[in-house]
Amino acid sequence: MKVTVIGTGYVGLVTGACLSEMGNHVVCLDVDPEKIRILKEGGIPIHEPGLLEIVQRNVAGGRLEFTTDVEAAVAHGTIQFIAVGTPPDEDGSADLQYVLAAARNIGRTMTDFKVIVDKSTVPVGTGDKVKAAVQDELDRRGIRLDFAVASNPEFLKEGAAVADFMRPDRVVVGADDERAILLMKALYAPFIRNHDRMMVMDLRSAEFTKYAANAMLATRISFMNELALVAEKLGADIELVRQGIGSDPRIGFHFLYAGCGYGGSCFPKDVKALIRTAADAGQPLQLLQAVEAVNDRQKLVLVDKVVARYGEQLTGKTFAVWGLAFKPNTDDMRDAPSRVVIAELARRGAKLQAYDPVAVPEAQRVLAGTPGLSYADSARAALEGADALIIVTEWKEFRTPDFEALRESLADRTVFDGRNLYEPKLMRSLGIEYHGIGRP
Ligand SMILES: NC(=O)c1ccc[n+]([C@@H]2O[C@H](COP(=O)([O-])OP(=O)(O)OC[C@H]3O[C@@H](n4cnc5c(N)ncnc54)[C@H](O)[C@@H]3O)[C@@H](O)[C@H]2O)c1
Ligand SMILES: O=c1ccn([C@@H]2O[C@H](COP(=O)(O)OP(=O)(O)O[C@H]3O[C@H](CO)[C@@H](O)[C@H](O)[C@H]3O)[C@@H](O)[C@H]2O)c(=O)[nH]1
Repeated sequence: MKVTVIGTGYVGLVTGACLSEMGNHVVCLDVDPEKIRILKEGGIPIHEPGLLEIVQRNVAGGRLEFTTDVEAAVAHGTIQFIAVGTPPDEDGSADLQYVLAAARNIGRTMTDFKVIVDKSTVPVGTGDKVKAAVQDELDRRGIRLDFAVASNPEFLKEGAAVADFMRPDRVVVGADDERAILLMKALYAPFIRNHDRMMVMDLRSAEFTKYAANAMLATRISFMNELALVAEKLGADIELVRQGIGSDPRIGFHFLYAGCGYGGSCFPKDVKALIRTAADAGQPLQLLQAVEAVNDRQKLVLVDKVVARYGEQLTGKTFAVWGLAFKPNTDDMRDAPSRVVIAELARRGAKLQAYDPVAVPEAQRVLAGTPGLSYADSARAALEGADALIIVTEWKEFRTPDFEALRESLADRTVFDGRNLYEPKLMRSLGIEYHGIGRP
């Protein structure tokens, strides 16, 4: 099939690459000429395991193309995916300017039937706004053309995006147009082994499903983070509690890890947006407001532990920081807990020696000007001359360090672990003072 993907961020690029891998002819459009330049030269502008190979293979096979030319891109696909950003507006609601600009571009230039598919995470009712924007452009041109609008929210996780897209738990399609539903079913057939995984529903329910999924996952994390704080007071171990409750299939093991808060480009903004949508609808979400407040607090939990150990003023102290990205296997720093931890410790006068396997260039961009912050080339180098270690992201290479070398490098032989990577008893037996999250 001929497909156009508008936006070559995480979602657009993964969508375009995976659809071309299944034999579709995909044209990806972006307004950012720098991104398109990188893609045309055979690179990708993000770090995502396995993606570069797929992009290169399909570009070479002529199934995947990149352009900044709106007219050519819109002319190409019968299916037009909108996969642009929906960042938070000042009041927390999703800013729809990019989605509606993309919709208008389609309406302004289309010459035949199109199925316009929202893949961006958008509030309930956006499908109607997209329809109206396209129709408005057609009216301005004084022409009548047939089109359908569908919702197809994306559930991929960064760092595992290719696998998530290629083997989705489910594909949600919201549409009331039979042609759109049939085309989407055909497009996704190669990705789903089991037809139960294709869920067709009305547009509003599909839009709501995406927010409900992220809100539920964020709620589980904040719930565990709050329990972890109580566990510390009671002398219980949140890791054992996690195993104890996760083994109940009604609860399950996923997304129950306590830590230094959730970050990334989705949970924080989508929780905010859903709170806003619900308030505007006259049905405030009290639970989700608490989820957000708990997470904001949790991002400071490592700082609280450092302050409890060293005092409010940290001038003269040096900390190694392992992990900057909001999670492993990505260089994404959007709403990363490391940003809060680093800003707060720097404000208190600490020197920080940070290391991340891939996110250092991105960190240099978003943390530029942070006093006392420097970057190391390796986890080991970050420890040199440090008093203590702070772990913010659970990269695999941090899981089994040379513990003796770690102890000897740190003047105070102290580790603050925001991701509960190590056994507290083991650390103590090695002579390392260890502060985890919710562990005795
Ligand atoms: N990042 C994720 O893991 C993820 C997962 C699921 C859903 N989502 C949702 O998908 C959407 C996109 O997220 P992302 O992380 O890929 O965003 P992003 O910010 O990384 O990328 C968006 C891209 O769209 C481009 N763009 C903006 N306006 C455009 C226009 N009019 N025409 C063409 N290109 C345009 C931008 O230049 C940018 O390259 C968001 O709504 C997000 O919530 C993201
Ligand atoms: O038990 C857990 C699981 C995750 N996290 C944190 O939660 C954040 C988000 O992690 P994850 O969900 O793995 O990454 P994202 O790539 O942001 O993916 C989420 O957001 C996407 C965008 O909407 C959705 O498509 C995905 O389904 C959803 O998992 C990260 O900071 C993690 O460290 C925890 O603290 N504890």
